[in-house]
Amino acid sequence: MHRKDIFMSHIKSHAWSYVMGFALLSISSVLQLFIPRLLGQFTDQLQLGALTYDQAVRLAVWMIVAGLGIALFRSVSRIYLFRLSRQLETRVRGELFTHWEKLSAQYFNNQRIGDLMSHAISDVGVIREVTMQGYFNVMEACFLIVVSVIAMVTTVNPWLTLITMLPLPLLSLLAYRFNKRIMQQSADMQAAISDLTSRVQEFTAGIRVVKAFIQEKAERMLFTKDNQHAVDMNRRFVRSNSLFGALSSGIVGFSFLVSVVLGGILVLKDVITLGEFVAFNTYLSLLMGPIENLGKVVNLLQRGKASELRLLEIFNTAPDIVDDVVAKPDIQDLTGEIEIRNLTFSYPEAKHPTLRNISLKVPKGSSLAIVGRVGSGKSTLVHLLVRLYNPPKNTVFVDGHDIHEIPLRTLRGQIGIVPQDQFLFSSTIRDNIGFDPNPYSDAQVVEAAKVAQVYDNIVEFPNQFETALGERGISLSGGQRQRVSIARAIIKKPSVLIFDDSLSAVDTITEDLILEGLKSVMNKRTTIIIGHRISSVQNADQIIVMDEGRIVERGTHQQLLAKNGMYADMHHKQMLDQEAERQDGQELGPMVSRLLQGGKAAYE
Ligand SMILES: Nc1ncnc2c1ncn2[C@@H]1O[C@H](COP(=O)(O)OP(=O)(O)OP(=O)(O)O)[C@@H](O)[C@H]1O
Repeated sequence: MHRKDIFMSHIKSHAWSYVMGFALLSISSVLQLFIPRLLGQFTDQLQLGALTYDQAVRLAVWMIVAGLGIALFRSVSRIYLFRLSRQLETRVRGELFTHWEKLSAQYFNNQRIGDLMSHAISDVGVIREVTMQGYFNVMEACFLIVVSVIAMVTTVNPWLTLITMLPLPLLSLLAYRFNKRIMQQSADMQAAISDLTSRVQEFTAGIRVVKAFIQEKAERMLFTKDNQHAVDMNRRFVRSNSLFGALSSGIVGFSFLVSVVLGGILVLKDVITLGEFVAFNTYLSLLMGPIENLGKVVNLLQRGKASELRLLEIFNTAPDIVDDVVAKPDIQDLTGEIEIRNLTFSYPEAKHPTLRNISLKVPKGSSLAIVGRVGSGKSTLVHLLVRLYNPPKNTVFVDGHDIHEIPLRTLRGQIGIVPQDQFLFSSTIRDNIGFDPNPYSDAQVVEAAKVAQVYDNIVEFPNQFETALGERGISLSGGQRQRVSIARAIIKKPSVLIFDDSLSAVDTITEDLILEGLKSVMNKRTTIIIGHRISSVQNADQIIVMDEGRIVERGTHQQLLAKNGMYADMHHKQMLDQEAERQDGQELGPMVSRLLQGGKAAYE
């Protein structure tokens, strides 16, 4: 659904609450009029020398009552209206997160983390400020201007009021002149903060690379540049705001000057009394704050408009991977038979297809291994199986259903993937393994960890499964992270389990143990393994070799060796490497023992 606004729909859905809040505010505004009136009466009585003790006490009591009434109604209306703003802030931030959850991986590929954080924190914060300070100040200023002007015209002098108010429309002109400049500067400031956030995020995520490549100084320089830019943008914005504030105060001050000079003349000419002069100036001073605030609010409303537009752009980004119209909700179980027919796929912004004319059958319960050069399309192929990207219709089938007919929840619930990037959340190991809508028992978590060969490592940590991981699972080694990711996929006992190069960080002995353990778990389930090591893939029922998006060879390990093609070549090279390593080990062995002997002798 296309969303047109954020503010108006909020006001409409809370119309009565706003009416109530503003009614309370208007009572406080009306009460404010009593103060100038009482002051006027006090002055007149004083000037006439007719002020009695009782009168003075009575006026003072009324002033206290009016003051208390103003404070009470103003505070209650503030609390009432500000509560609505907090509700809006929580709702918009929640909706934003929910909407992001619906958007595809491709959307996030094109976004910077700093921008996303700035939308969630700053833009939503500005929306709150508009409905909080913005609406409150506008309404208060409007009420006060109307009631004060009526009081000034009716109880003091219409001409004095008119002439004193004449400079005030200049405020609107000023706000109009500053409008564009402040909008642009607000956007620039927001962009600079996004850059800075992205820089910090990237630095912290890449801290090991930064240190390993001694890039601290270069990173510091980049950070300083972004930091300075953010400060400059902020300074520019504050400067414009201050200039606007100073000019609007100047206009308001000019009104005061007119009132004092002209009012003084009218008092001297006996057109108005001294009490009326005092009352008039007190009315005017009541207006000053709200009118000045009005100027600031104009800027806030402009920033609010800019934030609203940015948020609407996100809300109106349609999720491109959703349950298809042809999805059949009754498909709830998959057995894991996969077929791919003439699949050609291009990424949205790519010039050439990444996969070309792929056809493949993976019978239920069998295993498929995919090997091939880097960038040949292996990950892309498996990502299409869980619709991280959308394959064309009638190309990918699971259990005979076009993948578009399978509800996303069923598809992703029954196809487990251990992605290449083993992202772990900054929670406990247990929560990372049991990361699924279904709750898992401790025994299931332990079993998954055992199959993934990470159990022994986990029980060595003081807090075992309750060990808290730093962001990105920093407290674990690469191999341990990989095995926790494997346990996370295994625990689901999915119909299809995909390992996207997920055994690269474990040694060959652990790899054998994992594959052996999987046999019992994956009994009658389909397994897809992407690997670079022949040892990971050689026992698969079917192996495909990919190159430049095509399947160039297929068969079993023996059949592919017999073909003497790319696979055999890969196998040959890996055998040579292993042999070289073994020989190095054999040659190094005696050398190491000689060194040790020498060391021992020297020590003795
Ligand atoms: N989101 C994307 N948008 C555009 N192009 C992409 C995207 N993801 C991958 N590619 C491109 O698609 C091609 C295949 O990438 P893919 O990750 O599938 O290769 P791979 O065979 O799994 O490589 P590796 O062995 O390095 O993991 C590459 O040229 C890559 O640059």
